[in-house]
Amino acid sequence: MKEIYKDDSLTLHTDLYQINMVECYWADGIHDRKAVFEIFFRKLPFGNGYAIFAGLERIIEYLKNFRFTETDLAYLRELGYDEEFLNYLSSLRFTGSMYSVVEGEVVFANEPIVRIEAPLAEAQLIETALLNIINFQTLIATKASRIKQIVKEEAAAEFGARRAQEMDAAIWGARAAVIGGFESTSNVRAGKIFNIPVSGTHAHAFVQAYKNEYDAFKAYARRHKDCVFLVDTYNTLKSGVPNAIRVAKELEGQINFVGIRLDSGDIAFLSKEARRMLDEAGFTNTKIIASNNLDEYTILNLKAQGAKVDSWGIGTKLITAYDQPALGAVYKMVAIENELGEMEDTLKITSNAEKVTTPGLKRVFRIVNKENGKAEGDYITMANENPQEEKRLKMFHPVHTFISKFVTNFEARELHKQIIDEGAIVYESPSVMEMQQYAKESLELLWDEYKRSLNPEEYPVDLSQKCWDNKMQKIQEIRDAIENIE
Ligand SMILES: Nc1ncnc2c1ncn2[C@@H]1O[C@H](COP(=O)(O)OP(=O)(O)OP(=O)(O)O)[C@@H](O)[C@H]1O
Ligand SMILES: O=P(O)(O)OC[C@H]1O[C@H](OP(=O)(O)OP(=O)(O)O)[C@H](O)[C@@H]1O
Ligand SMILES: O=C(O)c1cccnc1
Repeated sequence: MKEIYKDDSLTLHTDLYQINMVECYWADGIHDRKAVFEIFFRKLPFGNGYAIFAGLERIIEYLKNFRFTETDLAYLRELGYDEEFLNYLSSLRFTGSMYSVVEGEVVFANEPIVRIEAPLAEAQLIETALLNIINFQTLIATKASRIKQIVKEEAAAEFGARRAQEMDAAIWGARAAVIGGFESTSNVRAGKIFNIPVSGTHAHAFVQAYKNEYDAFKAYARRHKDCVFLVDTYNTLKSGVPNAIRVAKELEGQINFVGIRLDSGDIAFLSKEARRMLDEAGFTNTKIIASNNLDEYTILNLKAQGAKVDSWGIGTKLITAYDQPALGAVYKMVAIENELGEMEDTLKITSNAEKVTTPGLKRVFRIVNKENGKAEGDYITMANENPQEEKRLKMFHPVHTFISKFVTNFEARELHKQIIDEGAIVYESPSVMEMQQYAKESLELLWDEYKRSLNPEEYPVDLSQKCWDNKMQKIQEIRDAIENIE
């Protein structure tokens, strides 16, 4: 590895093709044309009924610091880009505008979650970093929320630092887990950076270091008032739990016997037996914490077996999004300024109807039924529409248009906030714990049918009539143009 440069920046955290495209835009003098891009994903991850958006705070930092540094430019020079182009890049800053849903927001497939309006070159260069950030953080926040739906009020701690795809993923994944509802992380640096709660017990190595559990637990208790003892190093029921009880009894009044942790074996059986032993010894408030390759499926199964677990430590399967390692959010151009200075809507056609992008500058509203306080669906409009003005809102499926309903007594809540206004940041991120609270409240708007982990109902994400007509018209225009060529 070369040295880490003093002026290292994230601006080269992009794909080479972005720079190559920008070189052409610049050479052809179209680099400053206004372009509009949207970020959305096509399929919800994990078979879940919703996703929890995360990543905005890091995106704001990235765009705030967007500039090619001396060593960035020197490297591009090495790659063969010419001086004039490098000179142009050297003065580039992010001067565009950004609209986004906020972190912790409940989001769905096929709705714009972020919109960038910026000079074409800038909008192009930032794609990779934006998707990289959102794809990972939203995925982990969603997985965490999914696990939290199963553990409910029981505490969930994020234990994944050692298994994450490297350090960045551990740090930002810990933050995303907390946004998704986890009470704490074991990752101390994440605690420091994001001001989120940290928690921890001790490892098997600790017991091995003192050779026996009794001495290990005593040693731990000498330095810590709140004690959770790991009881499965040798034999959970014959040695671990009895030793924990013995130490707790000897130190009664001096320590808080907060819990024991089970990390192997049959967690259902062991937790029931351990619960009985703790209760018989009078430690009815001592909690049982479980860990070992857990995820929402195993936890649900353990609960069905009557496991007596009070809180859960979850690492690998959360932090690596084990069962679906990528979200697949994309960044698509929806409008571009033409040579006359007018904005033109654009789209990308494919043979798959669901994959055709929706052109134009759009707004997204959550339609909330005022009678029951529940969301009827999300409603995507053109920028100049306001669904709140309608008395009777027609919501129809964007592909199977015969599926439709009318909504009357509703509130149309706009989901996008302006984050950046022509380069100036106009939004202040709340704390991570506030994001967690926001996610909880956003989820309360959803009927339980959308939140169940298995085969959830499909939440409606609909287009307004104008939006739909505009899309059909653009598709027709492109078809006509192609036919004219032939
Ligand atoms: N009662 C149970 N029902 C279903 N799955 C369980 C139950 N108890 C534990 N598990 C899960 O089964 C998996 C295997 O656990 P087990 O302790 O047998 O293997 P292990 O991980 O190889 O153990 P060790 O950590 O000692 O090497 C883990 O993911 C664990 O969470
Ligand atoms: O199982 P996960 O969901 O990934 O959670 C993290 C795991 O990390 C630790 O195990 P490890 O074997 O690494 O260390 P230990 O010796 O402390 O048990 C801990 O005991 C958990 O089992
Ligand atoms: O604190 C713990 O018990 C812990 C932390 C990280 C990984 N496994 C366990």
